[in-house]
Amino acid sequence: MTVADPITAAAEPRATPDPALDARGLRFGYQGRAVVDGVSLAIGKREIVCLLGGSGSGKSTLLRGLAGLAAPDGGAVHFLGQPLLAPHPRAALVFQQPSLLPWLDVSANVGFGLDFARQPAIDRQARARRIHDAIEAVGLASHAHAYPAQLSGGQAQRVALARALAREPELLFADEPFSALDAITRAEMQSLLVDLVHRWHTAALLVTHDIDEAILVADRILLLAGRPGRIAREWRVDIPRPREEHGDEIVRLRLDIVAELRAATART
Ligand SMILES: Nc1ncnc2c1ncn2[C@@H]1O[C@H](COP(=O)(O)OP(=O)(O)OP(=O)(O)O)[C@@H](O)[C@H]1O
Repeated sequence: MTVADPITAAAEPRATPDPALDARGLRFGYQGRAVVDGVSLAIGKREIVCLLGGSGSGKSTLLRGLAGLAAPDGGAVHFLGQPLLAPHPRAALVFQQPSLLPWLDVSANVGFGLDFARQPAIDRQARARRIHDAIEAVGLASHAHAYPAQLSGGQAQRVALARALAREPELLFADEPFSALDAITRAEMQSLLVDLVHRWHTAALLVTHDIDEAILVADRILLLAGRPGRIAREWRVDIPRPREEHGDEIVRLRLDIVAELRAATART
């Protein structure tokens, strides 16, 4: 019997049928200088994609563009089959800083995510249920009435995740959401993120410069490299979870990514 390799690499992106997000030929930059150029990628429904790259490779610029926060200088983004011209109500964002409103308690901060522009109207009962479920899922039921100043960094980031989930997003964008946390909290949050994405049946695009984080979390890793940045390589990661138990495969993938990062850096 032949066993499928849990890691497959490709230089060219493969087709993603019925994607949540589909981007073609994207160019983004500042003051006429392209930061990323010729970027095409798709994110499948319920797929976790990690966008990995060195500092300054354009990860945040690309994520902001894919989320509709900036218009591309070239190319186009389609979200759920429609052209994306502004942030979509079925997408949610989490950043490195949780950005909670200090005068609102946890419950109200999570509910605040339902008041964003163009969010579909929901009745009071559905709203209360969504807030309750999201807070419970991130393990903060006993802190629902605490204020941000009373929370640890990890707890505050859990609230930011709950705020995103309460919107029942089709796609969760996360830009280095755990990089300000200590190693133990960070590991907990990585597992929590995978668990929540699976329970909420959402897709996720996680930006990170941390190779190990990408390997532990992603169904697929995209490497952004070059000047201007482009998708230099992708890896499909079918290592069973919890992945910490599959050390050999993790080490092999890590070595492959490091080699590709070095090669990409040498080319620029
Ligand atoms: N508002 C801006 N105006 C001008 N240049 C910018 C702006 N934001 C980012 N840049 C530049 O664009 C390039 C890519 O930045 P970006 O933040 O997208 O990279 P990154 O891969 O997310 O980096 P990091 O991992 O360090 O956060 C950098 O050279 C940066 O200096």
